[in-house]
Amino acid sequence: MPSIIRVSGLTKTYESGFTALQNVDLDIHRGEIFALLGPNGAGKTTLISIICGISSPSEGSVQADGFDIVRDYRAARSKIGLVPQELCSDAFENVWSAVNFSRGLFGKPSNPEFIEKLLRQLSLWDKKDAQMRELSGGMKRRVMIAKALSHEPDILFLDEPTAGVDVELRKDMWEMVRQLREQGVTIILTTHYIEEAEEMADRIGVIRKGKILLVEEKQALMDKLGSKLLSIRLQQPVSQIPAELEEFNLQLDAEGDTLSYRYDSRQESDSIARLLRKLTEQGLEIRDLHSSESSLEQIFVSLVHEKEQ
Ligand SMILES: Nc1ncnc2c1ncn2[C@@H]1O[C@H](COP(=O)(O)OP(=O)(O)OP(=O)(O)O)[C@@H](O)[C@H]1O
Repeated sequence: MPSIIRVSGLTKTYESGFTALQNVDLDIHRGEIFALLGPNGAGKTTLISIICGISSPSEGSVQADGFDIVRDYRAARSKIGLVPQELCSDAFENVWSAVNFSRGLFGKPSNPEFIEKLLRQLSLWDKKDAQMRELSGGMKRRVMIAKALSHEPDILFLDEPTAGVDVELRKDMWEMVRQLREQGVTIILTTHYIEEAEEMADRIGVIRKGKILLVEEKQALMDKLGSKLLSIRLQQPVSQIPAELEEFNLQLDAEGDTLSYRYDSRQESDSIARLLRKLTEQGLEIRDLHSSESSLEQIFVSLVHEKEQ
């Protein structure tokens, strides 16, 4: 598949001497939704800032739609829209001028029809005359997206687009991103929400400590990440796991009263029912059951652990 962004050997060392990116290679395919996942401080924003020309690379290069982001800065930048993590805007400016002004910054001639279409698509048309300070957080976020799209870029970066956004709005946001993709926009988003990556992304990249750990098709990665943990609290502690339960690969906690069973929630299976039956057969009475999904953080820890071994 042809690349729209090509990052080669990218290293960023801040003035403080801290190296936030180390020799990063990454290709983003034209027309895809790419999710960049990583714990806090992994280097996601640094990477996006360099690609968007806000911060300069120490080594390496980035091409955006064939334009080098340093040598052909203007051409490269005109291809890109960025929705930053922090919402920043003039509180007294109204929606229409904020979006129109952003378009002007890229030297694009004014195009009221296009801005109207954009605001309608983002359900902001009835707020076009409202000042930014009058909008809810979710609306402000949509204005940021409208600003980022105002110069008709082919590539859209969304840095934590749904952080602190309620479930309903998050779903709207996903729908909107899908529509943009259908219109041919390539989308790169960073997120901490596994559900978001799962719902949206075609491919996923995992970054940690400034290094790309892996880039995979979503399905392949989700198969790895999709484990759930069932904690079974027993009425009476046991000193060891009965051999009859070996197939379940259970863990027993230090107190001997909680068994943990890790299972793949994606695979249709009757393994939980079998496990519970076997526990009863072994005379182990259950006091409480609790099921939890592995958090992204846990998944990263295990991924990183795997990679470091
Ligand atoms: N201007 C700067 N000077 C020095 N160090 C910086 C600077 N900006 C970022 N860093 C450091 O670089 C590392 C990567 O930061 P970055 O903001 O890229 O991470 P992130 O993956 O976006 O994190 P988060 O998920 O918290 O937004 C962090 O350790 C951060 O402290």
